[in-house]
Amino acid sequence: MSVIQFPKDFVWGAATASYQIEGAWNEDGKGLSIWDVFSHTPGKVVNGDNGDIACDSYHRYEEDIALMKELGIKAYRFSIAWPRIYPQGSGEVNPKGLEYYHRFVDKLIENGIEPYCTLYHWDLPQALQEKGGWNNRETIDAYLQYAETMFKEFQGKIKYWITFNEPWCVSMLSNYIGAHAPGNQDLQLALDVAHHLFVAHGKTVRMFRELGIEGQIGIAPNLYWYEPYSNRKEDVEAARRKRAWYNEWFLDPLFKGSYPQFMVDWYKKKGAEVNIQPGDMEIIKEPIDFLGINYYSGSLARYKENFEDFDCEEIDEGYEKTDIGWNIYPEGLYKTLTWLTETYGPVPIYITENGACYNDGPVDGRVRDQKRIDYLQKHIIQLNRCIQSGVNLKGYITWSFMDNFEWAEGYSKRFGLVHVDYNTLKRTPKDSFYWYRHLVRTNWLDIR
Ligand SMILES: N=NNCCOCCOc1ccc(-c2cn(C[C@@H]3NC[C@@H](O)[C@H]3O)nn2)cc1
Repeated sequence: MSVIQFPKDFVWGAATASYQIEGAWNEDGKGLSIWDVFSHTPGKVVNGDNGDIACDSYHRYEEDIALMKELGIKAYRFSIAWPRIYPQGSGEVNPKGLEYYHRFVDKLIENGIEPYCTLYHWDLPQALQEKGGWNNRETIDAYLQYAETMFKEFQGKIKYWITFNEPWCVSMLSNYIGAHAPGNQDLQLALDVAHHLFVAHGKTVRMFRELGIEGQIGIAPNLYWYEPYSNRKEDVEAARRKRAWYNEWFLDPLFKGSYPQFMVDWYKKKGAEVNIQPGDMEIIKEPIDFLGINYYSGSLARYKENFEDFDCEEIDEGYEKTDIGWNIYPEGLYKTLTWLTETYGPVPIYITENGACYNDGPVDGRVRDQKRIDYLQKHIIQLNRCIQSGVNLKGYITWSFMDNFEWAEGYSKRFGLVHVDYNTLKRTPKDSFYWYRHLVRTNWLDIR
């Protein structure tokens, strides 16, 4: 047996997001979000599930925070539902929305839990979508108004802010692949959305600095690692394109103020290009305080002519998979973070999402989710490798604190340390909850 010790100030946390847990979809003046509309559209979500009730955390947050206290986490990452604050996306503020999040944040702080707040975790006000959504540059101004309101309203309470969760999901998954809201399937549109998110991000960081807001601000891309199937040049290039689809495209603008040229050229061959206005790239590269990294998986990548978007196929035989079908690839986390540090410098990093889908349920009142414990342990071991290799790693926030609405998969996929019975809304800490509590309390990992 060996022990892995983490730095004494290492931050252990857990994460959720507004649309996935809150419910109360039309309560207290909240406006519609694109996920209310998408999930109410037949055929979009498994079993026709939606977030109308979800975990009912809007009403049960005190119970949830008591469980977080028992878990012993020092950080809780959550998101604000923009349509609770600005039901029409901009204009008049909804006081009941602000009141809810003040009660919620005050309860976190009362329990010694640091709030890590994501401003945008996919639930765009529908009223803005009806004016073009993120494809419309004017949405940037609405986002800035929303962000400024939140910065001023929660000054001194919330000290860690994330502008956007997973820009790849907001742009590519939601506007090119079409699996998430609003469900478009247009590469040019996806590139425009990604660019507008970046401009909104950069302007928000600049505003955060100009307002002199106390705290730190960052962004949380989702990154994947692809290894070439062989050392053949075509496989190496195919893996490079597949990684860049997720990684460089969403990191180069932040740190280099430019898009990766080889991918700009690749997209141009596909008939799509980025519409950059003068000054955009300078704004986008406004320095951030930290980078949130969401990492789940990766694969082997092999060249295949005219296959899908990148002449690249994933070869994932041999990888054990979770219940959502994603490869378990812990070394990919090490490769991703060391590559990121070598490429962009020692930017402070929090893992803002990492976790596994296993659908175990209670048997005799206990949820035996040993596979989730194994997944978490394998990935947390890699974090220690990263720290030993010079990665400026500040903390680990697991996805997710509790089972919740997993987007197009609905409630069929469970990522939580806490099991939620969606019929009774009963919360049951899983075996992984108690395993993670020991890790959080001792700050070390026993590897048996
Ligand atoms: N990639 N090629 N796909 C080809 C076809 O894909 C169809 C579906 O694709 C994807 C890709 C990625 C995801 C995903 C989900 N999470 C987990 C959430 N993270 C934020 C938090 O809210 C968690 O719930 N992270 N990523 C889902 C679906």
